[in-house]
Amino acid sequence: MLNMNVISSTYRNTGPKAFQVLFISVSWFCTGIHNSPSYRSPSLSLYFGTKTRYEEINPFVLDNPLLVTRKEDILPITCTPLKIVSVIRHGTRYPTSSQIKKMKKIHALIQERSRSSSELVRELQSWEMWYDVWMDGQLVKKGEQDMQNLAHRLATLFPSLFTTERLQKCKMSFVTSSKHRCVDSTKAFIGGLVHGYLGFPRTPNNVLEDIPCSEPVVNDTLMRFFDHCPKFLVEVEDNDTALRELDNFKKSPEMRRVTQKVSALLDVPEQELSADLIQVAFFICSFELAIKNISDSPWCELFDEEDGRVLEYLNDLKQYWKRGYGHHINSRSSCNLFRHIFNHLEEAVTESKRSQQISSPVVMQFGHAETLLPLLALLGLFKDEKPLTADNFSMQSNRKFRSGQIVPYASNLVFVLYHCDMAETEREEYQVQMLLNENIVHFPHSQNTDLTLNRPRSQGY
Ligand SMILES: O=P(O)(O)O[C@H]1[C@H](OP(=O)(O)O)[C@@H](OP(=O)(O)O)[C@H](O)[C@@H](O)[C@H]1OP(=O)(O)O
Repeated sequence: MLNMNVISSTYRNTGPKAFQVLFISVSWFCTGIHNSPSYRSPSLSLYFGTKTRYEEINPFVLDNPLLVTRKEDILPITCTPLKIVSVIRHGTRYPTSSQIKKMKKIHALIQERSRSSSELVRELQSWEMWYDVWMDGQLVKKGEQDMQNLAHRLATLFPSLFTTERLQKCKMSFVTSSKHRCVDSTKAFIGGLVHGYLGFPRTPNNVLEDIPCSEPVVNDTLMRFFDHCPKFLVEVEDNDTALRELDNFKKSPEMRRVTQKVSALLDVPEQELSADLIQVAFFICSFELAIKNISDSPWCELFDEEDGRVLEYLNDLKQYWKRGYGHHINSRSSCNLFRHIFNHLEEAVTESKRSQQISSPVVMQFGHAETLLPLLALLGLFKDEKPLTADNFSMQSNRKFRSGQIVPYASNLVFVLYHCDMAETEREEYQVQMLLNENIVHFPHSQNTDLTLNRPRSQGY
């Protein structure tokens, strides 16, 4: 029996069977920007929130997207990986249609209402509005590359799991949200594994029909659990007051200062520049960088780093209250996914103890930032002492909950179950490692590496 002791109450009501697992606890790697010598982040790109490129938190990817650089940090040499279970956000995408409509509005406003003859305004007015509503959040080419490269790196990190034999014997499972960006991300990930890492020749139309079980399986109950949780829908999604802090921050002195600066730069009346239009101008800067690698878009010229920090907080308030610690039900709604992950791990321990083949050693699941953030909150990760509110921006400059550092495009939460032959105690025979964005994390509630669950079966939540 795989038992996991979790000290925190976070898990009390999650309902998974008792687990006893020793988590290899390695102190949290700084998720700040690694000082890769060849990379200087464009000044605003640290503040793009959930529109952040994966490269901002792992700049080594810019140097060589296929290079696994921290193998020695990640793998305990005396233990053998038995199973990997992952939750992966889709790769880089187009703006959603709702954002594109706002983009068109701010661009038209500048073209029609700006009274300035500055070089910047002329550049913005002549800038081609190339986004269109049909794009609606679809995966872009860069997003496919994000997934292909991630597949290659994870397979390189765990070569004994990602083998040709296991692929051909249907020992790998690929589950996805029904959203096209997730389905396409899954297919790109499989392609990166099959053609990139394992070296299968590409078929003329580049489909995977000759690879058994390589078709993504759509499961929204797991990957879009928030759509299937009545309590979440009532208390958050359909509750106009649920994002009150976000709404209040849009009217805050901090946002007012940003609006005044943009109004002066554009020479457009301040009252015509809503917080949403200011935010979408900032998002255009982010999408031009993420999708086209343009780091000097005129849209970025509208903002400085102080503005970036304010606009990052605006996005983080949305994620905190809609997907994170803001409302209890946010994390609770991910319990089924949490239980699904640990049932997979427990199944593998049971199979291993019976000297059976591990039935599904590779489980890759593709979702959204809103799939990952509630799950990370359930795990107690990135929790600040004080909630993020409209009136405490100045106190939260060093907060842990920074969505761009946690769930950028292609972000990935990976659980790896190991069997440790040299274990001195039964507790150490089976160990689980948790990685976020290819860095090891430890459970914040555990003061040590041992976790034993001492509670009756689930009381439900
Ligand atoms: O502000 P937009 O429309 O971009 O918000 C999107 C979500 O994007 P995010 O806020 O995460 O940057 C999108 O999440 P993603 O992980 O799929 O990119 C989500 O699926 C989409 O529904 C929009 O979220 P919302 O909560 O419905 O505004």
